[in-house]
Amino acid sequence: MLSLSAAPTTAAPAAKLSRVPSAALHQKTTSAAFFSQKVQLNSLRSSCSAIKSMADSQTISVPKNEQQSPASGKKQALISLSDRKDLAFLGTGLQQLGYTIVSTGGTASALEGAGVSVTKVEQLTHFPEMLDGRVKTLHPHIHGGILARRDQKHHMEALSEHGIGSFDVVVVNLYPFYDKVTSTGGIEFEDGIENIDIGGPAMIRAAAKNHKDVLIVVDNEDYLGLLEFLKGDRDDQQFRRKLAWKAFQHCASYDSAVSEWLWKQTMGDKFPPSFTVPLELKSSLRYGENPHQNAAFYVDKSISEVNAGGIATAIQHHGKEMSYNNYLDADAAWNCVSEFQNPTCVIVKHTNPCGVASRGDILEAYRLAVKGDPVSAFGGIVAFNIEVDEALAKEIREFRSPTDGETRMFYEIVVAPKYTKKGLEILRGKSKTLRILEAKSNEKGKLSLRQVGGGWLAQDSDDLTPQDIQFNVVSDKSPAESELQDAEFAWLCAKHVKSNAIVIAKNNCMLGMGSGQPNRLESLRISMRKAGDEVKGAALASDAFFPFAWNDAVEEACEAGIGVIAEPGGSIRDKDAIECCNKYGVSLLFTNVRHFRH
Ligand SMILES: NC(=O)c1ncn([C@@H]2O[C@H](COP(=O)(O)O)[C@@H](O)[C@H]2O)c1NC=O
Repeated sequence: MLSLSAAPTTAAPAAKLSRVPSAALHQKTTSAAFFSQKVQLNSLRSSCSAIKSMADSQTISVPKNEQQSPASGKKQALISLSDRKDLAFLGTGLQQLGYTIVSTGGTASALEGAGVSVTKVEQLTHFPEMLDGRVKTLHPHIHGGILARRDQKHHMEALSEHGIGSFDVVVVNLYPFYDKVTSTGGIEFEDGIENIDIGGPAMIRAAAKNHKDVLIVVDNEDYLGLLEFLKGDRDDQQFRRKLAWKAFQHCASYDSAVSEWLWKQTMGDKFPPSFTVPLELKSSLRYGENPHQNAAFYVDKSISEVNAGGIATAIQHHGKEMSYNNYLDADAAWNCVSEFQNPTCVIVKHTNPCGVASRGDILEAYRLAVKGDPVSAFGGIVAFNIEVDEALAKEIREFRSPTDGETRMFYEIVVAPKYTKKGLEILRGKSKTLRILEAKSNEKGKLSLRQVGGGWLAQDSDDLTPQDIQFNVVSDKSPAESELQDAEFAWLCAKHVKSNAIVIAKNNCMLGMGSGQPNRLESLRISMRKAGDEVKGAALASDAFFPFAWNDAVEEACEAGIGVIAEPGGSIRDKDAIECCNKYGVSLLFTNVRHFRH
């Protein structure tokens, strides 16, 4: 038998108001005028005796209703939290300000443990928490106290008639649904359902609707701001509205995670008839692509992105704040380098890889990646798929531009999965501005979203690697094993180059690339110019088929001495490409896979 009794009235220790309130709500709020109407609840006081209710096979005795009457002049705060971080700070602060605190089971126990006096919800509702917690606060004694308009006489009379006291402050956060359904190993469907909070959102929405009279807090970062506001002597509707906005946002994100999870459990595919992507402001940016454009960076909070890797969740260890273009470039570099199995360095400029090299010795890979196009690499983003240790950090710090042999290479960003302590220290010493990012791998199988005027395009991320693809020989000549490896390496690089993409590579090193040209021939010429004499015997990858062969890209590549060409095939002039390669003794591989990057 569970016996509930009135909360103790132990004096609470002094609260220290020392934390900083969240940025979103940080403003000078000097006032706290409360408009609780004074309504008589005499009938309540006289009639409420302990009652007994059955719930979940347990008998529960509920003591006399102790809900505050507005007439008592005592203000009430309702607290129901799953995440109890800073609860003691909040509870003691409210208690010191003279609030009566009403709370649900676990929260009430935690408050009592912190020496804060609590009235349990059951003492107001005369019902035990029931149905395994599915029903705790869903009761007119709670919702009436939240939703009543203080400026409506008949609302306050109704409260009085039914013995309901009003709430001035509601502090709620929800069952940790995201964490549960994304926990390692996942959870059973039934457990997922039980982790959907119902009573919490109902209270949050009710309080947010009635924010004119009720302060609603859903984020522990706002506890200090709340207490400061309550200590003030003037009301501030803007402060209240900001809290209400945050509350509705909190519920919207929560609901979208639940609906996305439910869709995945039920339908399994990625393209529901409608969906919401909850975004959270990570930082405001100095400007966008250009200084006249305002910009901000948002992190995807949707269930599929929780614990996800990628640039959005990268830790910045050092350097100037990330800019809009930095995010795009770092993303491109990280996505590209993460695809390679062997120790690899990728250098990106304007979202295109300008240097890529894989080697057993990462120092050598780094030097080769720079040498691939030192002019472009200067001021670029350098990405590694292995830890940056002391030796590598020194090499990054000291390496001089191959263009003049003197100027030390300058970079905007270094991104890697890990850094040794010494490696990090050395990189920090390279320059004050160098941004040092530590990123986790992107998960495969994600939905990729992109905005167009008036809508969004959704597609699977392009997860195919050369290992997933057949490189079919369609020429008379078959490539040597090393040529096939070169073709695969060039293919993987080309996947990360903007279309039209041509990459020339040899011995796990990109020698030249042509990107973003509106015709493939031009991309080919740029890539060949960059590769110079090294084009001879190298592999060439094209992200899409060649529309023409003779007197066009295929023949120019063959004439320059390319050893092997990999392309998707599928042109109505494929025959020309094959005959051309046969004429020049070049191996031609068709992949049947295209890697457009627009
Ligand atoms: N069912 C209800 O009436 C209900 N009322 C509040 N909650 C949630 O219960 C949690 C706190 O519960 P407790 O204090 O018992 O640990 C909060 O996250 C709150 O959002 C509820 N739980 C789920 O719906």
